[in-house]
Amino acid sequence: MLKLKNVTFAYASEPILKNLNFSIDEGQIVSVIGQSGCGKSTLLKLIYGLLHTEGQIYWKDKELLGPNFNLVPGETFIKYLAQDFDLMPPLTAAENVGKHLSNFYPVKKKRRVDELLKVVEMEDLADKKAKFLSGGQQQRIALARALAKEPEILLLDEPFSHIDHFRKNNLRRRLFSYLKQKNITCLIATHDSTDALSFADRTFVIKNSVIYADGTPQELFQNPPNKYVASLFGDVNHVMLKSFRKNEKSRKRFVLYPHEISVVEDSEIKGQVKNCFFKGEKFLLEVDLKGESVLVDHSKPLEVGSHVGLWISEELIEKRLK
Ligand SMILES: Nc1ncnc2c1ncn2[C@@H]1O[C@H](COP(=O)(O)OP(=O)(O)OP(=O)(O)O)[C@@H](O)[C@H]1O
Repeated sequence: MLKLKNVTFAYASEPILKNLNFSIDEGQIVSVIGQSGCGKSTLLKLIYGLLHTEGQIYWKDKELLGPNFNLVPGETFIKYLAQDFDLMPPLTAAENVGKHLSNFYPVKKKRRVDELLKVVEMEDLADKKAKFLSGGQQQRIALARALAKEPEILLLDEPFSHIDHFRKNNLRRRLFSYLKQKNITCLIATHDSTDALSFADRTFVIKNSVIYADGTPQELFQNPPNKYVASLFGDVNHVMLKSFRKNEKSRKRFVLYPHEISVVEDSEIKGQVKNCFFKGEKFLLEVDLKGESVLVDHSKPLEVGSHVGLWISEELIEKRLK
């Protein structure tokens, strides 16, 4: 188990992270999300041992002591993949992956490097020098290198940020199933809602220097405690209750995702289409509802200026108001 006790950290006078206390089970994949600058990378650096904290960090029974106690920061059983990849430019992709592996058993080493190149789909570029690889290819090699010595804990900072959409999905599936298969504990700092939703067992939301929300991705997505959490997963509305309820006097607002609002023929809730955006498998409508803009998913395009009826379930309203 990875355990943090009273972990606080400040670069200057104001703490970036304040009094963090949490445990992560072995083999769990945890996504760390939050607005840019909230402290996601700082958290990973603290766990890796690049930054010093007065609090305690334990892996199993061992306390991880950080840079004030270790001449070379970083524990051997933890790998940290930073946002810069730190590859050796004159070495090939395969040489970079195997850089920290022993040369004592060359056949075994080659087998391991080949296995990792396959995980990141870089077999074809094994012999290309790192300096000639694209940003996304370098990122995949850095990922493979981080896995080479099979860490117990893997800390990933935006690991797919340079990788194109098509490859990213495939790579994510391979990587996360590899981590599960090897029971590697992983924390992944990400801006990408797919990482947070589809592949994590658990999600931490950081806000105001603390773990502001902690739950399974499903819990946080389906019952977002507020607009901040919901907005980390994509487009979201923060609508007035009275826009959706007849005779409602209160000025309460609640969170509503665009897919939770239906366009219907017969409704007392009427709005006017201000914009219609093509989103591939659907259209996103921007609807003016009593002077407020509301985003609504719809299967078909609608003309700008047309009037639409909207509907959401009363059950959902009740759930969100809780
Ligand atoms: N070396 C540093 N010295 C001083 N301040 C720093 C340093 N590194 C980061 N910060 C500040 O600490 C805060 C948290 O930074 P951090 O990189 O952890 O955020 P983040 O959530 O990972 O951001 P992003 O999503 O943009 O990568 C930011 O306000 C940043 O400006």
